[in-house]
Amino acid sequence: MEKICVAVRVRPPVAVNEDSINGFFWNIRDNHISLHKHSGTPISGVSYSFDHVFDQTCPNSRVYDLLTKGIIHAAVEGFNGTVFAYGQTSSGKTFTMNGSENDPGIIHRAVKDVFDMILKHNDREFLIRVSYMEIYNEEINDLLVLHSQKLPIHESLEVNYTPLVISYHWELEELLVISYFDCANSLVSFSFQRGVFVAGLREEIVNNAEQVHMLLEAGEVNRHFGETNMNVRSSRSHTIFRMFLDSVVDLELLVIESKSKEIDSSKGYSSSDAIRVSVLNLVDLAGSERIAKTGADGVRLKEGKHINKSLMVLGNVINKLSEGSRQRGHIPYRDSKLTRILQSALGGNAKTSIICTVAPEEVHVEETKGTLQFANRAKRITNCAQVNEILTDAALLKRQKLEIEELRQKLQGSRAEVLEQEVLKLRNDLLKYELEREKLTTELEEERRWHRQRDQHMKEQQIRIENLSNLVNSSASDHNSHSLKEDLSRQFVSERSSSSQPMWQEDALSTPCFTKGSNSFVIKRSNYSTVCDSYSSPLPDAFTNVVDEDLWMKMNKGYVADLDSIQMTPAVKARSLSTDSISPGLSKDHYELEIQNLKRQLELALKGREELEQRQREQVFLNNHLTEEIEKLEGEAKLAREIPQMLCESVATCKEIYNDVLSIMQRSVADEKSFASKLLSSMSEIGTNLFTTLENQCTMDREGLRTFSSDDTFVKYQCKLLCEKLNSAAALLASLEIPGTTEKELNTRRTSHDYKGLDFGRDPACWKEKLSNELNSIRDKYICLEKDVDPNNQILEDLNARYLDLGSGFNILKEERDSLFEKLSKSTENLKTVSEQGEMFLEKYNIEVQRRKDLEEGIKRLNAAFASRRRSLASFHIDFKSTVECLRAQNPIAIPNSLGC
Ligand SMILES: Nc1ncnc2c1ncn2[C@@H]1O[C@H](COP(=O)(O)OP(=O)(O)OP(=O)(O)O)[C@@H](O)[C@H]1O
Repeated sequence: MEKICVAVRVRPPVAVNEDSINGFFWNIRDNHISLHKHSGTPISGVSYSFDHVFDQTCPNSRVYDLLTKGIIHAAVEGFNGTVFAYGQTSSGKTFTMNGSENDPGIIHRAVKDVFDMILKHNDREFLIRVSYMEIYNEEINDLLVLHSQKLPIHESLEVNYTPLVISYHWELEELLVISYFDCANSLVSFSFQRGVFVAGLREEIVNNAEQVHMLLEAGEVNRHFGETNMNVRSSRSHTIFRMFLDSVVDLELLVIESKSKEIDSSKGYSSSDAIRVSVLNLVDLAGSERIAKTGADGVRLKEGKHINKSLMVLGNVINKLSEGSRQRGHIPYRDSKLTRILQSALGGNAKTSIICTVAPEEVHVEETKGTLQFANRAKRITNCAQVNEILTDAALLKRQKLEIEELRQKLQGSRAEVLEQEVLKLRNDLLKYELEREKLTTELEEERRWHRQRDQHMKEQQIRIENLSNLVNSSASDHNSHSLKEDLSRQFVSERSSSSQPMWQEDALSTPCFTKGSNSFVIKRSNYSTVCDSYSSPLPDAFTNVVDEDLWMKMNKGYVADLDSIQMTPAVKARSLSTDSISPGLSKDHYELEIQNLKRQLELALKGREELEQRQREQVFLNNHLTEEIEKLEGEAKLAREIPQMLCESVATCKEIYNDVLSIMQRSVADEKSFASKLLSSMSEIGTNLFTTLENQCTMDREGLRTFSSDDTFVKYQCKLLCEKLNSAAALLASLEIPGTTEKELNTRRTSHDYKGLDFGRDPACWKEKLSNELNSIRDKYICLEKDVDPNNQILEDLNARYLDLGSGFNILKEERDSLFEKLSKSTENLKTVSEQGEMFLEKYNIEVQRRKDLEEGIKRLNAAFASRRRSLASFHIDFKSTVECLRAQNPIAIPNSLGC
């Protein structure tokens, strides 16, 4: 199995419009390529490494040497090979495959090398055929035939090979089987055909590179090229050039058949018996293109669609193959002709190189990224290339006969030392088997001891887990025990942290697989020699001394494929142990019990968590309820806070009315020095003082600087005084004419907003009464307000107190909720730890059970092998004895009786 070789080639940039540059460039370092900003900062996630990354200065010769030469060499040796160029349009695929006059491309160099190399193979003669095809609009055209169209793909499971090659004599440079050409249409019927092939594709037999170049030139004429915005000579088809002895499929195919010229004495069959067949595909894919960039329409658009579709199928195949054999599933090779033809090159029997060409210009960054991702996936694909050798039945028979002869010679050799050595070797092997068996028995003992230790440790762990579970339960059921739980948790955590290891990794509990080599009882075989002195294991360093590798492998079939991965326990005193006694039954029960316990713990922990969650839900509900109440109270408190403001407004209104009344009264008094005038001015003064005081009080209340419970006797006194004075003034006024009051003024007053509801007529008695009523209503209003102040004040204070109570209650609940949350998250964490431990134990348990089974299986196999070896040894002894007897009878002098048989 070998990985596909993937390289990226960056072509030289073409002149770009400076405006289009906004800050990216591709940086190439060794075999890495990454995208950078112009400042030099790398763009994260856009960095790749491949087998090779070629920059713009790299010539085709270097690309060929590093990516193709090896494949050509292998093709001559009998391996299939494929090289293809992939990339967006105008990125340099055709330049890489075909090259230019000064710098020939891969195809030309490959053709030259094939002929150079086969000339060096003096012991073989070669027949080389070439074909050249293209896949245009998902149809296969033969480029070596003028009007060839739509060749079909066939598939054959049979190998049908006629000895055509024998008829072709390389040295004479002539084709002896003329019928080869006579049957051009049914060529495939007598050449090697297996798998997928293009039926009716012309294959030209060629003798030298020049002939191939001429054919290539002829093929180029037939190839589809077209002009697009991106490339003046854009390939509109995928081309496959092949060199081969096979009548199969693709575009650039080179088939090399070789056969031995002389009988291979070591193999025992002649050149005509075995034929190597290899196929070399050199592929120039059409480039993926964005219609917006190429400006394709009409025919070009149709071509572009076919190209993109088949490249998409190729991408899908690469994706699937890169997923690895397990997840891979169906590979959609059949979705396009290209992938069908290249099937063996993609994950099959071929050595493959992919050259991904990219354009360095910033406008192509997205396409380049796509190509690099394709390349990145392709490098994960593995192929399985084998020499394609066809053997005739006669050759097979000869080879088998030769082998039988060799064996017979070995057995019937006349030299007694050989036999003696063989016997000694067998005895030695027997001894080593015995040792090996004892060692395995010792390992088993050790294993059992280790299991006992682990059982003990698991018990301890179980107790710890129970503690943990109790903690989880108690946290759910008893809030007040929180601190106790924390103490225990701390204790638990400190126990764990003091061991500075996860619980499942503690020494006594660890399985050998998890423990580091240095501290472990178990080490890898490859490391064993470095420590075997201290453990004095009976296991020898090299298994070849114990038993031949084949047998060892057979014994271990299905057990441990990789000898290096076998893990061994150190030896203790060797003691035989019957296989019957190897039973994991006891500890299995124990483990099951333990798992049951763990499951129970888990259930309890889950239950605890549910309870905690239920409590949390209740708390949340309570919280919401409280929040609603608080909101209501806040509304009420807001209303209460508005009362002082309302009072202020009432006082202001009263003051205005009062001032108006006074001014009317003053105007009605003609003599400023009269008693009435004096009375009015003193009333005015007192009233102003009173209202000012009231206003101040209200303002202070509104600002929250005074509570309504403070002493307001003075206000009340002033209010009373004012009322009395107003009454007397009103009485006085009632007896007087009001001069200067016109009818108009009276009407104005009547309609005035401030005197709404008052009827000021010309009748002084009525006027007095109305004034008095007004005053009384003002007074009543004030008294009412005064009365309201105290209860409002009380309500406000109550509300404040309630508000504060609720606030503190809310805080307590909040704290409680937080602590519940904390507990919940802790218990969830604990639960997680418990379940992780459970899973870990289960996993370890399964590994151990498997390991035990494997060990038992191994011992059984070893016993069986040992028994069979013993039987064969016994029979060999008998044979050997009879042979020696026979020999002695034939030649009693030459063979002394010293073998002790
Ligand atoms: N490494 C290179 N050195 C010099 N010139 C190059 C290189 N690669 C490509 N070019 C030039 O860039 C142009 C486009 O290259 P080419 O035709 O090989 O691209 P392409 O990928 O085959 O395009 P399409 O898919 O459209 O056929 C050509 O003029 C070619 O000569």
